[in-house]
Amino acid sequence: MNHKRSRALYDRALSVIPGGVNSSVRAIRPYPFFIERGDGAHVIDADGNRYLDYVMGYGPLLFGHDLPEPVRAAVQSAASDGPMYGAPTEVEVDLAEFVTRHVPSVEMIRFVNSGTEATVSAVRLARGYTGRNKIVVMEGGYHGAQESTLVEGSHDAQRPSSSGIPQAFARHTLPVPFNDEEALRAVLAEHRDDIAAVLVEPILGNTGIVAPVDDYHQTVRELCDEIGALLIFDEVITGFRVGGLQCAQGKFGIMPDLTTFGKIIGGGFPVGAVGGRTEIVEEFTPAGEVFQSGTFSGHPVTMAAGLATLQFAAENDVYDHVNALGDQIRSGMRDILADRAPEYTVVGTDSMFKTIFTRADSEIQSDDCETGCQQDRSCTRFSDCPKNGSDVQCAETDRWERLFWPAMKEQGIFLTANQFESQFVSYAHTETDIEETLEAYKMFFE
Ligand SMILES: Cc1ncc(COP(=O)(O)O)c(C=O)c1O
Ligand SMILES: N[C@H](C=O)CCC(=O)O
Repeated sequence: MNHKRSRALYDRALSVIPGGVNSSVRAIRPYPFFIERGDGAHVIDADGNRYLDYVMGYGPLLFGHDLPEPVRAAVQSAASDGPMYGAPTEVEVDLAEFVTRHVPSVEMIRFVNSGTEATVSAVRLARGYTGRNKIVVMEGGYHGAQESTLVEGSHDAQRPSSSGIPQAFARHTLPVPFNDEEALRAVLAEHRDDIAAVLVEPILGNTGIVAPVDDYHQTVRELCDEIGALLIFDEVITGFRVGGLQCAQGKFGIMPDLTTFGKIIGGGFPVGAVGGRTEIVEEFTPAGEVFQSGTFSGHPVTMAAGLATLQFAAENDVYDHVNALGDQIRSGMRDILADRAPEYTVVGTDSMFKTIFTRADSEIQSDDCETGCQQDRSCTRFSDCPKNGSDVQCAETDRWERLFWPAMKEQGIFLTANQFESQFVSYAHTETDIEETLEAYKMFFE
């Protein structure tokens, strides 16, 4: 494939944009290809190369790159009315009503502009509401580029995971392993009077894809209640993807106190949101005392896109389609790996999928499945399911980035270049697209 133009654009970008990209994950080695436009399930780069896309904007693009007609019309109409006003509009209320009607735990919602802003606001709200300082997060979880959660290490040896964050901030963040009830129980007992919230992705979506073991979230819910801490579900990825319009909380039957949203809820435009019980969400200013604000929040074009997207998903076979293709790609990949690379693991659920390049000597290999995880039940090698971030981090990251990703790209398949980021099928993908992808996958492993 020729990448002359992308290469030249990257050289230009490097001198005016740090690292040549506006989000770190896009800095693909040796250089990213620059996208010119989307077309259904495909993207076309600046040199005219066409790729079948499973990155899907890192999650927001439920329909792929062509908006269904009602969504396109809603966006165009909102944009042509004037971009934004700094005053409320009806469509914000419409979208808030839609979300509160469908998502079990959400009675009230505040819209912001990114998933990061949503988790920042949710953490502040939890601290303000409870009058406590500490939050518990999951090792390998990700909640955006925010000070309170860019923390690594264990709960008693935590440190900021980025330069520029004071050690003092990390002191208030307690990471525990996902799916480990005992570890959580111990940390909650030790800090019980100062824990404002447990913040958890219902399915880890940024460190491979790790599903909760049976009843894990139920236990987390009960433990939070015991000490008066809030349970915050970060549904920035899973929201309106896993479990359809009820989100992952509907699928798992859990009522968190707060939920953060992003990605799909804005129909492909910049968005975030914090929803939950009225008595908590009403603590946001101006109704309450927890400051929250934003020039672009509830942006009319985003709100129109989000509402039309969710309405279209409610009225059409969108979730049936993407989930069926998710099953097709996961089971096809499992079949290919079974006799070619049985040490590798296919993970995911609904329309999310990923292959974890687990090492052959990984401790998580075992003959009998004991994880009880809620991974896609068609998994034939259940024993291999990763249970937490550490299980995934022992993957052959280098093999993914240096061999697998470029090989798939050369065959016209655009996957996430990072071993740990989720991949998605969209409403624009077809069974034929999946078959083509599986052929490319098979060629690599052969
Ligand atoms: C679970 C989760 N929370 C929060 C974020 C932050 O969202 P954003 O990138 O829109 O700030 C992301 C992804 O970026 C995410 O995957
Ligand atoms: N891990 C992020 C979201 O899921 C990737 C998107 C980004 O930060 O650019």
